[in-house]
Amino acid sequence: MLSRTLVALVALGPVLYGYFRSSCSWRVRIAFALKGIEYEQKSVNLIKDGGQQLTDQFKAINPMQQVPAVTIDGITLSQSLAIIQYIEETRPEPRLLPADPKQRGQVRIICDIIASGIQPLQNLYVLQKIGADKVQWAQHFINRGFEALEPILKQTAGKYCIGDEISMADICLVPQVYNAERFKVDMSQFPTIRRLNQTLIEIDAFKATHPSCQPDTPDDLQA
Ligand SMILES: N[C@@H](CCC(=O)N[C@@H](CS)C(=O)NCC(=O)O)C(=O)O
Repeated sequence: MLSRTLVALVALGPVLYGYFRSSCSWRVRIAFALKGIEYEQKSVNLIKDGGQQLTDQFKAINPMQQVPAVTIDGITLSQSLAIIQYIEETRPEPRLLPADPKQRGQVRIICDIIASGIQPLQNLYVLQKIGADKVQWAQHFINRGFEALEPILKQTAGKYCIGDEISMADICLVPQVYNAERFKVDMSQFPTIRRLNQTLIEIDAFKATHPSCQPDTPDDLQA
């Protein structure tokens, strides 16, 4: 019986619990798109009704009360990088981590700076605690992170963040630049980041998954 339920769940295909504007959800959308994986989107509106991520129903899916979460192959995953690495390990083509261990290391540095050193500091629940100074706060920490990323990327970048192959680093970079632009960070200080973002944003997998054109994007924010 259990195995029949599992087979049914696997047959359903992946479901992404996300929010159009969430940069971490966008990372997962890009990974699915790059790998050509079909999935269903279920919106968890972070603002409406005091935040749908805070409901008991969603807490059962992700106890951290954050998006994204993904049900896939009969399991539920949270944490965008864990989700992307699971997809990478189970659906390896096209690869999102370079074959060369040194380049893999570089990819992970970029991902970690963004996912641990920048994004958590401008998360909604952090900004709600900061209150009136939230824009300056977010600008400060994005600038601080980008000041570290710029010289690293200057060394590692080719066409994309690490050489000429799209990787998880690119998947993390573009949504973070989107957030920076929302908080009006002066991107002219970061020419390498800006150049990479401009190149990547023209690629279909990044374009089609942009926050401005998701099923839950409000009409006034649609591209
Ligand atoms: N480390 C997590 C972070 C997830 C995260 O911060 N999600 C944000 C949206 S990008 C969220 O759900 N925030 C809800 C809140 O602040 O209440 C990941 O990579 O998935």
